[in-house]
Amino acid sequence: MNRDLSQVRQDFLKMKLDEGQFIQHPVIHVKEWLNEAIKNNIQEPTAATLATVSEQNRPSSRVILIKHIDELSGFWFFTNYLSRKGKQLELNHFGSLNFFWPQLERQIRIEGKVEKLSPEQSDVYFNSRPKDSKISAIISEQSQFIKSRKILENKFQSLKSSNKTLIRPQHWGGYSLIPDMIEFWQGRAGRLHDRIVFEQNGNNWNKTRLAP
Ligand SMILES: Cc1cc2nc3c(=O)[nH]c(=O)nc-3n(C[C@H](O)[C@H](O)[C@H](O)COP(=O)(O)O)c2cc1C
Ligand code: PXP
Repeated sequence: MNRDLSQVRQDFLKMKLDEGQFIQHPVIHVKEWLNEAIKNNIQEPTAATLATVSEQNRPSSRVILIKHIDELSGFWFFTNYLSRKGKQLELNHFGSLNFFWPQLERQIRIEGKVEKLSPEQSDVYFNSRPKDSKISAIISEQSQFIKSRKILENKFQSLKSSNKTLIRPQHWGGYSLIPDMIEFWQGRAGRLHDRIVFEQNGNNWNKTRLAP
């Protein structure tokens, strides 16, 4: 069936944003919105789309899970440093994150510089992961071509049955995106949405409203 996508749409009616409700550091408001997403049982509430840029200035994006947020050290995620995103971040340290929680009709856009976490911070998170996830991180050369799924499964089973200690590979670890721009978006009726944006200005954050 060839569906007419041009008429697929939903109106956003649930909530609104006032400048006055954003009185704290914008990262604190991100944490509040994320907590509301968790309380509302939204699937994968910590998932965000991470965009990076290649050497040829081509953007690419993929979903990652945010594992820690604070005002000083930003938004943490974990991945393979030799992956496509890892290679892009090596050359261009800027990235963006996008959370979309459809059930709350909310989006948050975040931009900033991405830095590697320390090996100690990466160890702490790696060691907290379930055994199978550790094995996958060790055996998967993320973003490389593989001949078949069977090869991956054989590597997985072989390490699993070896009972070797599962140590974090040096090429697997955390990054932190340190924000300099955070936009809170709330869907409104008839596409007349609310957008409140924070931009960093030295030690302060300027708050403004953007047209939808
Ligand atoms: C819900 C969800 C969460 C994901 N979380 C992560 C993550 O935290 N880290 C990661 O490396 N890949 C994660 N992935 C896989 C990535 O989207 C992506 O396929 C992978 O990182 C390779 O991307 P790259 O080739 O651009 O480096 C996740 C995918 C989904 C759909
Ligand atoms: N690495 C990969 C390849 C993933 O797919 C995910 C989540 O889907 C993660 C890391 C991060 O999540 P977790 O550390 O909770 O497994």
